[in-house]
Amino acid sequence: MNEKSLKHFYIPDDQSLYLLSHQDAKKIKDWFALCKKQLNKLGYKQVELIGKGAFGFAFAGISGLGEERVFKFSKITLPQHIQDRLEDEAYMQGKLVHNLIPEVIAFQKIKRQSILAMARAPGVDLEQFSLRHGPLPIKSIIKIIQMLCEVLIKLRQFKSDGERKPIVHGDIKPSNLVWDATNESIMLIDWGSSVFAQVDENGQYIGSNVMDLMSGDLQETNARLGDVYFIGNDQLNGKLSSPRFDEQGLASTIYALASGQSSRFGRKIITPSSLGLPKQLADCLEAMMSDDDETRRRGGDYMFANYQHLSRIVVQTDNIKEQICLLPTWINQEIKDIETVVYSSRKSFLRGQYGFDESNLHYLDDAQFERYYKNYLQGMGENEKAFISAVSRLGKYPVVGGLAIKWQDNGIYVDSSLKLYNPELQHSFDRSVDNMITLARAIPGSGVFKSCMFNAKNTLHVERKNENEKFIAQVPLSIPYEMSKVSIVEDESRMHSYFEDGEDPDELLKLPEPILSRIHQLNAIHHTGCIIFEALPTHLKIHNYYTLLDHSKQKIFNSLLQELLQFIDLIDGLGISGFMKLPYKDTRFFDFQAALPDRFAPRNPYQNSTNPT
Ligand SMILES: Nc1ncnc2c1ncn2[C@@H]1O[C@H](COP(=O)(O)OP(=O)(O)OP(=O)(O)O)[C@@H](O)[C@H]1O
Repeated sequence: MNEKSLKHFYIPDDQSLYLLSHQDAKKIKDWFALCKKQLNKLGYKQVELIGKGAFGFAFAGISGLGEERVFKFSKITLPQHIQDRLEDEAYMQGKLVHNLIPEVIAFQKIKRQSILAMARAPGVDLEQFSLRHGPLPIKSIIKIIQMLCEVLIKLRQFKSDGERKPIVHGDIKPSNLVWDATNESIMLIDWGSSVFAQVDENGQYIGSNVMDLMSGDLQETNARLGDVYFIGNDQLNGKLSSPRFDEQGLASTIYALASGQSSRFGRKIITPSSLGLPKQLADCLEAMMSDDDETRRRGGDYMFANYQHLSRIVVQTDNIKEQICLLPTWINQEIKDIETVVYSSRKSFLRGQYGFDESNLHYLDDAQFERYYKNYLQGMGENEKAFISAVSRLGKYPVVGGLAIKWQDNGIYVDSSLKLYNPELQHSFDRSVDNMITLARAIPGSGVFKSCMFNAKNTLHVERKNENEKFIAQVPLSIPYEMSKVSIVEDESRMHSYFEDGEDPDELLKLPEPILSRIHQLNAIHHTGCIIFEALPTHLKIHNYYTLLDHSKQKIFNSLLQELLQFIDLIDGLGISGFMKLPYKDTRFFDFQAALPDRFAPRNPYQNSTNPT
């Protein structure tokens, strides 16, 4: 890993608009306004932004006739050939007429801007739904499987000019399934990775004549990357495109939804067999996500042969267990609109011994790969990726706080402070915290991982023209802080320090002495919080969150916080430097555990009770 990539070590998965430079944020806001204006001009009402992905943004609006529409705009900052993909997407989606696929209304190019208009799928996407509700009940899981299998069969049977031409969606994942909870129905969206399959589910070249077979086209994959958190290894490793790719997407999606996770990586720790699913279904998912090619194929075949019978499984108890969260979580009774961003440090030990997988390189030109690369997942094993993905999921809730995990010989020691600003999300949030701990317990070795969750809306920004200039604030800056409900005088023995684990070897920015000395002085005052300085060539961001616990020290606390801002012009060099202080030490210990034990839904739910019939 070279120095350049280390400097960007902290890049969060999804740059919040609040973390962009003033100019970039303005550009995006102006562009949103322009899109809205254009859509209004075309007669669409109630235009709103509903989603953003790696390639662009999606707006919703209502036509003059009252039909709900979605408009996908490609990001004009992406290279032209990547933007052109929206046209391919419209072409593929337009070929499919099915009640579980939104109908394409039009594809338009206005100057460099491409727009795809389609019917709006009712409901919310399943990633959002999973964040609201946590692991889904078996009944919903079975519904989703059945509908997804139906769509995938339709794709396998697709014909053009009388010839079989199976289509691969290539990016099946929760956020690409819109769930209408009232009618318990899904729609499959985002056809940006779809292609005509090169081989069928049995590995036979598709309907090609001898000339096609001899041409180079069938030596090289036409597959697109899809989301690396969900696609199977064949797609990731550039095998010829096949309907089997979507079986992997199906299995990963179902697994993620049943476990309340945002990726497939944790499947060897939080196994499908541990989720309280009916055994038949759990076995099928285990097989579909197996490392062995033949087992995977058999699992997929079993799924397609049996999905219609799944609804016959009688489920009395559900898979969802109400349980106390493994870590203490604080719930703010009022909903507060905060935009959480997670910054993690000390990830190097998680990267451990795994080398960079060169086989991924043919996707270098892909926006999804960017995302993968920037998340620094490469070089990590599946379990470590699962853990990082679980920490990122915590940042999708309105939460502030911190997390320090130490792996030692006998198990893991966890200090945390997690405050959730929406009581309705508690169940889901608690299950995500549990998953994160379960995944951490399965990682061997010794090391430290730290993570800070802050509200990006409070980040302070200072800009400069170039790296040689000083950072000088153009407007008065101030670091905000909250006061705890009651004043708590500190207990020395439980005090957590900003300097607990020494300097972070992954952080490159050296802060000037006057700032460091203020942080040292703050450390002696009973409070919780974090401060992260992120120095970029033309932009300094100061991420922060603070809660003062010892109210008697308010005056000095406030002046230290504001004083340290006077020295930002002394900041020299680029990189990150962050400090986190938890309210106190309440270390939880968990021993190592390679995987969760098996847990299935009871086979015959009426076995031990009076038969209702
Ligand atoms: N037809 C639709 N009906 C309802 N919601 C939609 C529709 N199309 C897109 N969305 C919403 O917009 C979000 C982004 O759309 P989409 O996934 O197509 O974009 P993308 O840029 O390809 O995203 P990604 O990088 O996540 O694959 C979706 O997750 C969904 O919430």
